Amino acid sequence: MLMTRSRLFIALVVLTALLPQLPVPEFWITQLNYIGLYAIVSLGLVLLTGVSGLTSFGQAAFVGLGAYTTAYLTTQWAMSPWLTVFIGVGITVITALVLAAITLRMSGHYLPLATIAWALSLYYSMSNMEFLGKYDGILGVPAMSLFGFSLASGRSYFYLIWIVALLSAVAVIRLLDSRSGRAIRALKGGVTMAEAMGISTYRYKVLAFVLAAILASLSGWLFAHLQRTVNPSPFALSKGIEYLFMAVLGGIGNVWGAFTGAAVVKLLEDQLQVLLPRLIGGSGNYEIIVFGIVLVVVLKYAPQGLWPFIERLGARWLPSSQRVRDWDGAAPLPERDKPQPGELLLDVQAVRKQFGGLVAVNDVSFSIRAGEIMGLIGPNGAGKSTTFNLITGVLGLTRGEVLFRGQKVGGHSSREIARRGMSRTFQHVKMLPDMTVLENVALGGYLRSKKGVLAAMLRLDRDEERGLFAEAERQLQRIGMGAQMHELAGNLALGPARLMEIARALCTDPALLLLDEPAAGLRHKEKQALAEVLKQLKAEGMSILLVEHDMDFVMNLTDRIVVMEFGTKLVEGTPLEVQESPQVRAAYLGTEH
Ligand SMILES: Nc1ncnc2c1ncn2[C@@H]1O[C@H](COP(=O)(O)OP(=O)(O)OP(=O)(O)O)[C@@H](O)[C@H]1O
Repeated sequence: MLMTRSRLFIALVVLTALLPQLPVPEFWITQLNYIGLYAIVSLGLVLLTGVSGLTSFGQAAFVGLGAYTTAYLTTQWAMSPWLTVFIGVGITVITALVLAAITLRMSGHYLPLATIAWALSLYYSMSNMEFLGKYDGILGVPAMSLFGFSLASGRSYFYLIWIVALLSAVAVIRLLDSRSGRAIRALKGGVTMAEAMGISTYRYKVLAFVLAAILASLSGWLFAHLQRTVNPSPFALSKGIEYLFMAVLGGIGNVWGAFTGAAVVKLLEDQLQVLLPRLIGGSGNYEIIVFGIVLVVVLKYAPQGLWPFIERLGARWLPSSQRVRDWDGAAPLPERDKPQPGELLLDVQAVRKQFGGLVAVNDVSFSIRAGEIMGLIGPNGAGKSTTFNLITGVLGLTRGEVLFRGQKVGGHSSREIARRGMSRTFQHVKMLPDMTVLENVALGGYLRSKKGVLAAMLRLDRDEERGLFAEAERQLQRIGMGAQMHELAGNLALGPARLMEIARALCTDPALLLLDEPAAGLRHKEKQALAEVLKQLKAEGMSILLVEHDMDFVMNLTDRIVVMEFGTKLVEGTPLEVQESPQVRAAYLGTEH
């Protein structure tokens, strides 16, 4: 019989609790203590690098910040470590926020470089400051005690380390399985998609960065009171790289990968430190060379790290992670005021977009009324996608204005536009392939829910989550994909993936649905299925703007069509009028055939 995941976790907790009581040699208790400390830091990297896609070489510096804060305050000011932990975390949060403000808006390699710079500068500050004892560090850090019970021995301290490590793991697992967690996971799916769902990607990058820093700082706090002394070397840049190595080796995409990586590196390091000097002769940090080679091999042959192998081996005993369907009867998510049929919904007024000398969109105007399906068509390079991006806030207007439900939205961010009730799909499907179809669609409900990180970690968000999943399932049923909700989105063919995007957009409860070339690349059957879904949505009163290249596809679906060519509006009319227009024929035949 399969155990449930929570039973498995309880078994792990019981084992951890029993371990120091068993006649396990002191050496192994010490090893496990360090593994716990390292795992806490790597856990932060799983969140930051594995889940959010942001690389940091500077985690050891945050460990140092936590360690030095408690070492200094407990030795110089005789403060209790139970107080210094809050001060250490506070200083870490402020530092991380400042660093995040400087670097996280930048793209590309700035963050990793900034974390290297930060790691180096903190290391040299620690090494050169008189009051921190320079290279000798701070000696005589007191052992901890709790309610008069001393935690001076490795065996008793083991409990504290592993309580923090396992609680951190639980907190991160719960976070990842929540509204905020899905937003963090969406960072890797591309900023454009997340922002179009109303997610502030900057906010969640900062969040991941700060949470990873807090975990590192907590590890430093524990480390200082285990070692009873601190000096700069364990917080150097090389250690920051080692933490990253642990996370990558263990499996940077999974919480338990952090523990796997910490254990493998710690155990391997000890063995190699003894073995290699004997083999090679003479002393030296030869293990670093071996680690370098191992890392290259792992990145080449097992880029997901070791954890997926362990998971596969244990698949027979490990329970499936499929979400239990527990949302029947969940309270529905709030809905926006819907426009009345015929109400002027979108009014595009002479919008213009120039890229240098190229006028990609040349004073184009059209409007959409509630309940209508409008097609925007034109040959390749006509300016359809650019017009679409001007409406959805991805591009700024050079001139002109866009009004949505009577309010100016021109130049607003795509997040703000999503909030007002326009929801879109993408020409090239944007989704999170390792999340299920249901979770991907639930991302659309982001703006209709509000529970935050703490609520997720304490599981106070379950009612809202049930509401979100009920809504996601409803939207999937609506487009005929209910049966596929537990599939991994990455396994979908293009047709169903496009439909999933429509369900995600519907999950935002839009007043206007914008579809960017939904039929592109689809096979005939898939096109038919898509057309059926769109007809049904229209019958339900949904307003849709359909940007399409394929003229036949839009003919039977739309109420009106705007045809663009060379950035300008060529013709606007009913499908019949457009079909019979000699200008349109010339544009299509002239450019396509
Ligand atoms: N970011 C950009 N920088 C410079 N030129 C651009 C940019 N985006 C689009 N263009 C140009 O603007 C024109 C219109 O492009 P757009 O992608 O809007 O056309 P389209 O009608 O959507 O074509 P397709 O069917 O191929 O997607 C093209 O000439 C294109 O090369």
